[in-house]
Parts: sequence; C-alpha cells; structure tokens
Amino acid sequence: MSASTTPIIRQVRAFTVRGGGADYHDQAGGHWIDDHIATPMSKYPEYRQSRQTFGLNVLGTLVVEIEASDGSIGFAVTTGGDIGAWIVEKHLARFIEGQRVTDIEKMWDQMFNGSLFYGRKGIVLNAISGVDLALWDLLGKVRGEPVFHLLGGPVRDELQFYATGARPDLAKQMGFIGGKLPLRHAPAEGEEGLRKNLALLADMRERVGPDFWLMYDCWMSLDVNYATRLALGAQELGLKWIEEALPPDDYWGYAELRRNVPKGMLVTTGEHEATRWGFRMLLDMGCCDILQPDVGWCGGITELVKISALADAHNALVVPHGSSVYSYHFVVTRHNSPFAEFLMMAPKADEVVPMFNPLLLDEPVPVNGRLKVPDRPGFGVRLNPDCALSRPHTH
Ligand SMILES: C[C@H](O)[C@H](O)CC(=O)C(=O)O
Ligand SMILES: [Mg+2]
Repeated sequence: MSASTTPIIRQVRAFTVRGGGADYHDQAGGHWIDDHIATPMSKYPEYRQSRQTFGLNVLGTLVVEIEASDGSIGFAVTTGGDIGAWIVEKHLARFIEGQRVTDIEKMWDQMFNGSLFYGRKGIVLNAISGVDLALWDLLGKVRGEPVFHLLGGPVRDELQFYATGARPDLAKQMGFIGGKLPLRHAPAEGEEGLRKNLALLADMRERVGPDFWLMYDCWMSLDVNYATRLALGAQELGLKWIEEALPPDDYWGYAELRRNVPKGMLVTTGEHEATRWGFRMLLDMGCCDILQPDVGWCGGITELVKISALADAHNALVVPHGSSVYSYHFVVTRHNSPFAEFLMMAPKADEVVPMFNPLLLDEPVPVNGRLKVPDRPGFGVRLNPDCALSRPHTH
C-alpha cells in the first residue's frame, strides 16, 4: 500500500444498542453481576442489592463504524451509548474523515488534544477508544491482516484465561487458571460483612483446593483500613490478588495498601483509569503490581501500547480488564501480559458464553481456559444483524 493508493476515510458513524454487548452490566434481572456486589454506593442501603438501581447500566453500548474510500468498513464496540455517540458524531468525526486509514497516531493525538478541555478520562476516553479500535479494525481489513500482526505479531501460540464470576469452582472445572469473585459486602456492612466476605472465600478455597488462583474484585468499594484487614484475613486462604480496592483517584491509598498487604499478595487496579498519564501515576506512585486497563475505556489499542511499555519498564504486568477481542489481540503480542481475563456472562456463571453476547458474531471464547486468537482480518468479528442499532445523532 503506497501513500498514493492508501484509502481515505469517508465517513464515521456512531450507533447505540441495549442489552448486554459492550455494556456488559446491562443484563436482565437474576444475573450474578447484579447480585449484592460491594460498591462505593453500598453505604446507601437502598443501592446495596443492585448496581442497576444507581444506574450502572445507564450508558448502554456504543458502536463506531468507519468507512474508507475502498468500501472497507471497520467497527468497534465499547460502553458509551447515546452520549458517546454524540461525542463521536459531533466532535471526534472531524479528526477522522478525510484522513488516510494508516494515520492512527495522528488521529488519536488530535482526538485527545481536541477534547482535552472537557475530556481526559471517562466517557470521552470511552468514545476515543471506540474510534481508535474501529480504526485498527479498518486498517486490518484494508491490509487483510489481524490486528495482532499489526502490533508486532504473537509472542505465544495461545492465550490462557482466568474467569471472573460468582462460581470459581465451576470455572476450575471449565479449565480456567483462576477465579475472581466479586466482593459482596462493603465497609458499611460492618464486621459481620467482613466475616461473610472471608467465609465466602474460605468456602471457595475448600471447593477449588490449594493451588487454583482465587482473587477478590472490590470494585472501588473499600478504604485502606478495611482493604488491609481483608487482605490480612485472606492471606491464609491464599488470595492471589486484591483488585480495585479503592476509588481510582486515591493513588496515595493504593500505595499505602500495597505496603500493607502480606508479602506475595498482589494489588491490582486500573480498569477505571485512562491514558498513559493516569497509568503513569499508578506506576510512579507504586500503587499496584498488575495494571488492568480496559481497552475500550483507556484510550484504545494506540494508548494501550504506550501504557504497556511504561509498565514493562516498571516490571509491572498488564492484564486488561474484560474487553473481549480487543484485549485478546493485544495480550497475545506482549510478554508482560502473560494471561487474560474472561468475564463469565452466563447469568449463573455456569457456562462459557461470549463476553459481548449477543452483539458480535464470531466472537471467540476460551475452550478449556485457552484460546488461539483467530487470524481473520481486523479484530475478526462481525456485528450481529439481529441486534437493533440506532443512530441517535448525525453530523
Ligand atoms: C465483577 C465486577 O464487579 C465487575 O462487574 C467486573 C470487573 O470489575 C472485572 O471484571 O474486573
Ligand atoms: Mg475489576
């Protein structure tokens, strides 16, 4: 592809869709992912039982489609819904249309700097991530190569996974290397809650035996004192890591927690962090052992490459949060990403279903906890035509 034959981007389109998909918290009732999970809102009893009651699923899924002059179409999905679609159509599209499909670095820089006055993190970075991932998908399709080739090629033949969900015991039977439980009780539920958290872990340890990894995902719900006591209590139960124990802005608290936890127990965080600057704070301040950027929220693949290089120089691992194929194509190319997360989206966490179910076709899933990333062009997935997309804004 010479400069003169490189396709030009013709149009950017943003759609929304409800019900699962990239907004994996947007599930029907009775799902483990909305059953009394500790959150920063747990101090309000009325918001304790269900995260949907405080609006965890308000956003919905954002689908970004980018069409090039040769007719190729790249797309990506992330969390962002209507507001994300507005940002893409009304603001970010101007930096993309008319550009060469190859010039992703420049487009990313313009999207980020052009939105800096109200952006930096959160929904704007979700939207930038969605556009970025659609650009990588498009480039892969134009070149007829999978994204992992464009990122330097695989460093291993297949990925191995741990599972996140309510049933690590079943995850073990399904071949995963570990199971990450959602923490159920927050500090507002007192000492009894802490005892219940430890009892659930003890029960799981009993079921899975001594060697299977067990982790606790605390979803920003704790303070340093509670997290330290949880970690100390969980030591004899072999807790491998304590995840996202504190609010994402409490870099100082994370640094203190990392000093407090028993030797060998890992502190992990980052799924609600964004950009190389946010992750630089986590690394410089010694906040954690494993960074967990979400590829659809941290700035996309373009930014993740930079976050990963920074982490490597700090001897930190990068194990992306969820993000399905967007994570798989990255993890397979990096030595400091030795395994990947699989979010169990079956309501009872008792079977493997695609993470972004039902939105994508050809979305690969681990078998016996392992997966060879398919080498189809781009990210190798298609939009499911049965999912009704709507385009709430145009430009
Ligand atoms: C289970 C957690 O509360 C959350 O829904 C997912 C997550 O944080 C993770 O997969 O990590
Ligand atoms: Mg998490």
